[in-house]
Amino acid sequence: MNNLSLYGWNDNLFQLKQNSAYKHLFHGRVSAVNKTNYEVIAEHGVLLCELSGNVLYGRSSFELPCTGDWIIFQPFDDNKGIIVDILPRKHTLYRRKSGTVSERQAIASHIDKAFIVQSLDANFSVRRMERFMFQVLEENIQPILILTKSDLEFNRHQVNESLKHIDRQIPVFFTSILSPETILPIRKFVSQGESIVLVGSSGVGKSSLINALCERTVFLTSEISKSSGKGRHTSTRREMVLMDDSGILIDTPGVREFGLASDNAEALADMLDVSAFAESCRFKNCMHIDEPGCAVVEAVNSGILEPEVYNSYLKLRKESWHFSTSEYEKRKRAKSFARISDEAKRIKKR
Ligand SMILES: Nc1nc2c(ncn2[C@@H]2O[C@H](COP(=O)(O)OP(=O)(O)OP(=O)(O)O)[C@@H](O)[C@H]2O)c(=O)[nH]1
Ligand SMILES: [Zn+2]
Repeated sequence: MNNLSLYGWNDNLFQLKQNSAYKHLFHGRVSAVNKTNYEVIAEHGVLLCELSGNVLYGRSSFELPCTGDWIIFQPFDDNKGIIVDILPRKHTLYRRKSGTVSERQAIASHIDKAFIVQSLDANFSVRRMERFMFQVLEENIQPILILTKSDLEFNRHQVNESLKHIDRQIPVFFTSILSPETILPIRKFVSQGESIVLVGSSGVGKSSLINALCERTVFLTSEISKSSGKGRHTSTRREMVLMDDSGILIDTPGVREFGLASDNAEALADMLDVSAFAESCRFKNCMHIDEPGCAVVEAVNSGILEPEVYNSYLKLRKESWHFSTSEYEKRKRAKSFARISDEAKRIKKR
């Protein structure tokens, strides 16, 4: 028997379930997405589920279940089920689907906190962190920066300096799997029933961190999985584990690149601490790019705003603009399709 409240089940979700036509059936949480089925944690065990045609019908791929989703299923056989409904999502981490300009992909849903994991070797990149952070904040998920491998040589002063424009908005932890005392504060930072997603490049130590947080080996680290010859296989699975007396950890091993899937200029300016300059800019609708007299550009020129931070703002701004513009184009196209089909119906009636 699983106590689903440990997996985040709560009154809110119960209320959401009451709105479903399938409220009399069982519910569970998607713990892994495989190619042809979904692993679901339910009260009476772990099931492998498929989607009913009803759920599939009319949904875009980003609306299909992702890890962390709460679903309703009809059980059959011993450990199998059919997913008949998905409870409305909250706090979902999306990214741009790789190889597309404006398609979204859901990574994990019903998430409270995101551990943005980077290692203190060559992997450390404030710019990449900002990209993750922006996407996470967009869904009101709390970002937490975890800098791993602190046993290796690194310049702590330099690291802190490069984070100073965002360190009020994101807690930063330095960890090493060789020093348990660096792991403990993170575990204390999470409360029971909270869902945490881990994001970061391959090899930064996400699996090692999860093992350390759980004080047991729940995930194979890449060394082990490589020697078993199944490295590729393990890296495409997403998985969910419980920390004792604490929250739920969700790994995202397959997520190598992370394109923005949102657009919010104000939130971006806030995050990067350029909003004070943006507000004092006298131009309405200023893009703060090359408009003469722009307060943001002036702040860069006079050395108050760091060029790297400003560049990051420009880069992310441009990327999210690209994302939303083509979203809009697509909506426009969808509308004209609807119009054409309405017209076709009218013609048929005559
Ligand atoms: N020195 C040091 N090495 C570490 C630390 N944490 C992890 N490593 C090593 O870094 C390598 C990668 O660790 P993993 O935990 O597999 O990294 P991952 O982020 O899960 O990688 P993927 O599964 O590919 O996404 C392994 O060789 C670990 O032993 C640390 O704190 N210090
Ligand atoms: Zn401006």
